[in-house]
Amino acid sequence: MSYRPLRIEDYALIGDCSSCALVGRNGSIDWLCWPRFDSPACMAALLGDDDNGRWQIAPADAEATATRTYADGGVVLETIFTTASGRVRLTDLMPVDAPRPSLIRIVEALDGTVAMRSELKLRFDYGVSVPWVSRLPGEEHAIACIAGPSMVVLRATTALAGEDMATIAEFSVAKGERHIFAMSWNDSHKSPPEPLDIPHLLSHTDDFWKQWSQRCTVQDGPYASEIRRSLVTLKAMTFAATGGIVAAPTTSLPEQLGGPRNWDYRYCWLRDAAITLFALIRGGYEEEATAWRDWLQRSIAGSPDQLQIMYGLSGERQLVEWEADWLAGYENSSPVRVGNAAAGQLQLDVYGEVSSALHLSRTNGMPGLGDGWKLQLNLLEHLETIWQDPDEGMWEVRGGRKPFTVSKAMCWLAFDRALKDMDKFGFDGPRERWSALRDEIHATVCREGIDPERNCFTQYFGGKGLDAGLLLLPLIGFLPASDPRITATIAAVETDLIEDGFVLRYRTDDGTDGLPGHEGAFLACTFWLVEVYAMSGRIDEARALYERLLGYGNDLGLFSEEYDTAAQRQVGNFPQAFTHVGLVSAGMRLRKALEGGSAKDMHH
Ligand SMILES: OC[C@H]1O[C@H](O[C@H]2O[C@H](CO)[C@@H](O)[C@H](O)[C@H]2O)[C@H](O)[C@@H](O)[C@@H]1O
Repeated sequence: MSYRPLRIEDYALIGDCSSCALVGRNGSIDWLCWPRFDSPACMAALLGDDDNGRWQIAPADAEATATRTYADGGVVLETIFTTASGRVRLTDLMPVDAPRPSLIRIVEALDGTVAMRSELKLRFDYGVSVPWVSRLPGEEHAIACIAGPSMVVLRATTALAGEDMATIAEFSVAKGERHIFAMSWNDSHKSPPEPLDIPHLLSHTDDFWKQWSQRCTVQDGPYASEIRRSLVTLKAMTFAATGGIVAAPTTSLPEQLGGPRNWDYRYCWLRDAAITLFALIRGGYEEEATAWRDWLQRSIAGSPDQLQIMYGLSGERQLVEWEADWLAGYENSSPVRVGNAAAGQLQLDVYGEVSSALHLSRTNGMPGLGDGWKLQLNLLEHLETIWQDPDEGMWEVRGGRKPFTVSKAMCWLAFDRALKDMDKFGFDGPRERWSALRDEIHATVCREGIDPERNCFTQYFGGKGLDAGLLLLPLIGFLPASDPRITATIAAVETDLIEDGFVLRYRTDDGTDGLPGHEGAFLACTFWLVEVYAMSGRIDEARALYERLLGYGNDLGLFSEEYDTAAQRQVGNFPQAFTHVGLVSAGMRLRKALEGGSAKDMHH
């Protein structure tokens, strides 16, 4: 029977801050892109079957059961398999600071003797190119797999054999014994990488994650371990070389099982990354926040009318969307997309998020902003000329531009934070003009973006529908949570957008997003509701909702983008930064409220 990928929540993330892999609870790596997050996958069974590449190490006994944990504070995964004959620990990691991108898998018996099987199928170019496999001369149990520009070398402490276009190892481990598999990537025109110094890489990787996690400002108290796990996950989605942060390390995990709402998230969205900056700063990670801020400045540098809403990991601008039609898609959810056409959209909210992120970095005294103000000045001068234009909005609709209310409120945010920085840091700029414009935008939103019957804000000017993005209005300080228009908006979101206790970002049935089918509930928006409750003094409701939401993470505390309440499954790309940032922000706000502090002074 052909291999079927697991439920999304049955995967774990391992990574080295350059790329990552998804490991199933069956010991199968079903997703791996090398050498970068956005490189073509060489294991893509996640979006197809085992002919699209995967690497499973597991007991030969099909009845084996598995439990798994991360080693303290990091993304080194330990899966314990229990079989009738004994217990085995599989440790999976991508070592940090290795000489080449690498993957290490260690099999150790804890009890008894267990028969194991390793089955490797590398399929380069997103699961399609079968490599040429040869033995490495002069080495025992070592192979090189080459396809086009890529080479992957595997070294093992046990025999490797070719069988049906796969590389197989069958071995037994008895208590106290272990076997090691080490795989590294290189350009195919170079020499095969040297064997890894495994003891050094193991202890270095362990120290790296331990130290990183110990730097977190949140060590004890309510939700500390969940918040730290989310921050570690965000760190694992950071491309260390440039400071860019991917929205998620996967492409095309569907927002509706079997549907076409499948997108490539292996890029850096200004929106997602800006909110990640808040989480990193609050978590005490100034170094990462500074690296991200510097990435931002380099990426958006240039002509202000060429600002994109997203870039590649190094600031690349061409993210052309295409379909990998040889992949059937996760549970037949097709198409599988690579690249993202949203890169060419107009989404006015990003001006607010960028301005707000720069404001936060300044007020936190982050070093080295250089030309930051000049750049911001240019961007906002451009925004003056376009803020009234319809746009695709923060949800990146593909059904045509509209005057989205959240987009306009975020334009208010852009000028508001810039004006605050002019006051605080003495920057030069058109203070009076921007001050008048800030008021004009505010008044326009409050006039055009309100449903006069319900007195609540609407999805777009003149519309009647709701948008969960409106929950951000009190969070950015556009109006206080106690304002009747905000309380009416919260009530309207509760009535119109809550389904089975989760928040939908909007209703998909009116054609606004231009896409067929439906989608799951949006987890980040549900975390925003927690924040809004906490801000409104509805602490018990905030707490109950937050704790319920935590229960929907997988056994390792990982969340995808959305939750399908009917199927009771995570859906969408995984793990998703947006959701994990929501978890961190809501958790921190709630902690503050529970400590008796004000939950109101944590404006984004
Ligand atoms: O649902 C349609 C859109 O979905 C993606 O965008 C979503 O993810 C982004 C990254 O996390 C997030 O910034 C955005 O707010 C979300 O709507 C997809 O990338 C788009 O191409 C697609 O149109």
